[in-house]
Amino acid sequence: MSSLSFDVLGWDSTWADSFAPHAAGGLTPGRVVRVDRGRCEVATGAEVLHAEYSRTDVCTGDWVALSGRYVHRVLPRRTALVRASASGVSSGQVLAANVDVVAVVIPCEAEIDLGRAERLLALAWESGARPVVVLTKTDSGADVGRALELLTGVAIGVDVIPTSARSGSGLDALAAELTGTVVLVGRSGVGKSTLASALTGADLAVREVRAADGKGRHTTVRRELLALRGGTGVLIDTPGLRGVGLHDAGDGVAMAFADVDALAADCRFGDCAHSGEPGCAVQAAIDAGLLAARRLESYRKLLRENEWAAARTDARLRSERRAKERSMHRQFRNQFNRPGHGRR
Ligand SMILES: Nc1nc2c(ncn2[C@@H]2O[C@H](COP(=O)(O)OP(=O)(O)OP(=O)(O)O)[C@@H](O)[C@H]2O)c(=O)[nH]1
Ligand SMILES: [Zn+2]
Repeated sequence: MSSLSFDVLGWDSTWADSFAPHAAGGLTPGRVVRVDRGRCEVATGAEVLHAEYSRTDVCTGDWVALSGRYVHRVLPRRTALVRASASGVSSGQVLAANVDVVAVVIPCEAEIDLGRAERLLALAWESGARPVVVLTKTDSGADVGRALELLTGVAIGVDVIPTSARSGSGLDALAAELTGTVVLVGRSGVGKSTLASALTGADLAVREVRAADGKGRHTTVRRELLALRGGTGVLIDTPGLRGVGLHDAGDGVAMAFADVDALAADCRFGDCAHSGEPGCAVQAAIDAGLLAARRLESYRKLLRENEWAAARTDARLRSERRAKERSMHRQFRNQFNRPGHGRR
């Protein structure tokens, strides 16, 4: 990992500025390349060292201030890829920090999973990073032209790049798009690790799929941050995202459906629900074949899901507040009931 110089890691004058107070305090900067429970690996430019941390929200991609081998502080994140926690608790889970490009990986198959592409694009936009769609396995025999057409239709303002890690086609075009800190997101088995190996030259030990079900197995066991070939940046390989729930991603969803929003601006009513109101520009576009009906459905579904997640967060905050109030009442009562205080 000696190739992880501060240049390649993305250290710049803005990071230097935000680190300056820590430098004055004798701390050293580093970037987290992997996180385990209570421990992480930090690239310091000279080496990659094991460090301890007590904060729970250290994440791969974070810039940190080290005191020896202890993470003293995490520098404020510029961007963060967050999903709703898999465990069902209502806080978000940060998958990667300070990401510049989120590559949404979709394999070329007979059925292109447009819903997943849309969901991942919303997640990508919400992170603050630039999304790009990578169509993998173009050697599979499925219709590549059709796949590109479908994906281009849902990836508004986003480049779609066809690749085959097997034949090598498209990899140069992809590499040219990937600068800074790049993260690959996509279902297990879509070819993320294979792509990551091709882009970084690292052997990520891809295991073959089981012939029986043809599905990729969940083989990525740890997050890593690796230097891209050509020294243009680094790549974070996250474990397969099986269920990606949206967490507080209203803006990301709106960005992912900018085409629908642009149409909606022309609806007669400002609060048009696009379900039969007169003068609905969205419905008119669907009727004229300019907008796929599934696209509006998909937009609604993701909005509903996001609102539901937000409501759950609100409910948690409310119950935390109630618990706090109850304990204050108890303290208050106890004070009153103590001998020498208040009523007898
Ligand atoms: N035909 C073809 N197969 C590929 C290509 N890239 C990857 N594969 C195969 O797809 C399977 C899954 O690839 P991985 O790279 O492990 O997929 P992944 O997305 O990293 O999966 P997880 O680690 O589980 O998240 C492997 O059997 C690869 O050999 C490609 O370009 N063409
Ligand atoms: Zn409307």
